[in-house]
Amino acid sequence: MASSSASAPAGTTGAALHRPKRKIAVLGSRSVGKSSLVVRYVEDAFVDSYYPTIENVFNKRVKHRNQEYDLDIIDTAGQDEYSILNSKHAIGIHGYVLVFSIANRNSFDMVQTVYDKILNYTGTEHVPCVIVGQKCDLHVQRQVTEQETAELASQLHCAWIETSARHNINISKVFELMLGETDGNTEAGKTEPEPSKCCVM
Ligand SMILES: Nc1nc2c(ncn2[C@@H]2O[C@H](COP(=O)(O)OP(=O)(O)OP(=O)(O)O)[C@@H](O)[C@H]2O)c(=O)[nH]1
Repeated sequence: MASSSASAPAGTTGAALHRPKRKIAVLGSRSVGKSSLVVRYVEDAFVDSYYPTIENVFNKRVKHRNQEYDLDIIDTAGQDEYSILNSKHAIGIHGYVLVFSIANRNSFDMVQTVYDKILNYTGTEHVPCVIVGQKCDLHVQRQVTEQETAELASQLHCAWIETSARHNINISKVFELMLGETDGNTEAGKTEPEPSKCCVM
């Protein structure tokens, strides 16, 4: 009798075949620490110098609630209110990490702007998101309170957390929350959450 993995491609185990892929886009204003967050998570490193990102995709295999996932994490160039959402960051994405710096009020305001752009682009009423208040080590320069972040998260029906890539605070929790949000997006009777699609107007 043929084994259940007989038709698997060479080098692919049954476990790998059942490992869901999740595409996560990391969005937010310039210099809020998006790359630092991702690099800390994937490579456990921190770089003090600032190199503006064009785009980078990182891969990481993680275990969440006894299930292994292959994460594709898309680190994007910083956005402002005039940026047009790139289709690569809006289509086929399972969840969004929306990053601001707790030391920069404008970057907090951008979270709502970016969220609205995603909804506009995808034509949906909700997308799975985690709002991240980065650079929480900068206590003295704080411009956004935890209370304000909690209120925004409650309005957008998403999770939130404060992190420091510099001091490695709460970094892996961001992606645990993200997987919690994408799992929450799975409709009853479906095994896979729907990634975002483009809305043709
Ligand atoms: N104090 C502090 N500084 C940080 C932290 N994370 C990043 N930085 C610094 O903030 C600057 C910008 O970090 P990046 O990770 O490049 O920011 P980005 O959001 O990817 O920037 P763009 O590519 O322009 O969108 C760098 O100088 C980092 O060293 C943090 O947790 N705490």
